[in-house]
Amino acid sequence: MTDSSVPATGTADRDLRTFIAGLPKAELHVHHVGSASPRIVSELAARHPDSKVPTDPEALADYFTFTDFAHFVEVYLSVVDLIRTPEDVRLLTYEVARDMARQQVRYAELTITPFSSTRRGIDERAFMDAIEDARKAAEAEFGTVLRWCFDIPGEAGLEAAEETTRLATEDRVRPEGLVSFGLGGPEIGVPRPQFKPYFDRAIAAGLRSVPHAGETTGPQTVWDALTDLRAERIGHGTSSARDPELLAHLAERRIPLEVCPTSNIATRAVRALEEHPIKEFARAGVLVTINSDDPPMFGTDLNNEYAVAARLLDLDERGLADLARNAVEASFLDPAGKARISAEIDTYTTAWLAS
Ligand SMILES: Nc1ncnc2c1ncn2[C@@H]1O[C@H](CCC(=O)c2cccc(C(=O)O)c2)[C@@H](O)[C@H]1O
Ligand SMILES: [Zn+2]
Repeated sequence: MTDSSVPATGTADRDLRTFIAGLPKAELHVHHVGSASPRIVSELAARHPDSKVPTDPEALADYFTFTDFAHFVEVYLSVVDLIRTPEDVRLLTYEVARDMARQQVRYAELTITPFSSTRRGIDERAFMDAIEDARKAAEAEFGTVLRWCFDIPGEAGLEAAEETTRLATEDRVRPEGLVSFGLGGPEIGVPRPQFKPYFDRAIAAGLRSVPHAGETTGPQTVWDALTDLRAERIGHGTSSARDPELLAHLAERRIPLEVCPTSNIATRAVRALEEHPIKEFARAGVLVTINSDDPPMFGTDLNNEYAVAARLLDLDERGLADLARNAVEASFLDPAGKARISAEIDTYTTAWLAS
């Protein structure tokens, strides 16, 4: 990971980073393929040497420099192409959990795009077995609890929407760890309302609605996600800041935003960190959660995103612990699981402040 986005400002900054590194955390917005670290990419590329994805870390950093959102999706899909067998799926999932555990991530809702794998010929049952096997092994070995969000790659159209909905709702295939249903990819030219029937089916099957919206288009997309897709949380929601009525609505209904600051800079959704609307969200009383989106692709990790948030929101340890608690509250964990992680956050913070 590089820390280029947050300049080191001496002892206080280092102390805060040490505090963050040990803080128990939950992550709600992080993509499966987008979490493949250089170590994992190298291992997959070694299995499939015909791939155009570089394996050398320096070349990879260049490769992961994006001109705009469309370029990001193009590069993202070249990494998707490295995942060709159920064993690749298992390796990726298990190793991603290992990287999370190292950052004291206790719980993560990982966004998976099963359509990308099934349409490349991976058998659907083998795919589900691979992620479930990795989930159980990761929980037993690292203590990190994983849950799944299956997302529709919006740009791939209604065929992808149908396939994703089927995989998420059919009793025969749907995995035990699945809790939510999402919509990702570009927003321009991909209006949210067309996905209403698919979200209706997923919600009827007990899944929670968590579409991306307002990442690369305006606040109307967030309204559409709330109205048509019955969103319970919003992925990014960055452009909500342009609509005070929308901010008030999100705050009043306690609809959390999954904020991913460094991602928004990397995909050019926001020009500079200083211009990120996270401050407006907090000021309006919106429940803000901090997330990493596609961490290695954006040269970040969840700990760095907390450090960025601390700088932008001028937070101390107590403020950071509040952010960590927000994520637990906004998660789809059961009440006992939420209470357990919140208590861990409290114990850790109290001990840190007393030391
Ligand atoms: N910041 C992000 N904002 C939005 N999405 C993000 C972000 N990061 C990662 N994603 C992921 O990118 C996928 C896009 C994949 C996609 O569009 C596509 C299109 C056509 C064909 C296929 C295929 O596989 O055949 C795939 C989304 O589903 C989502 O999971
Ligand atoms: Zn995302």
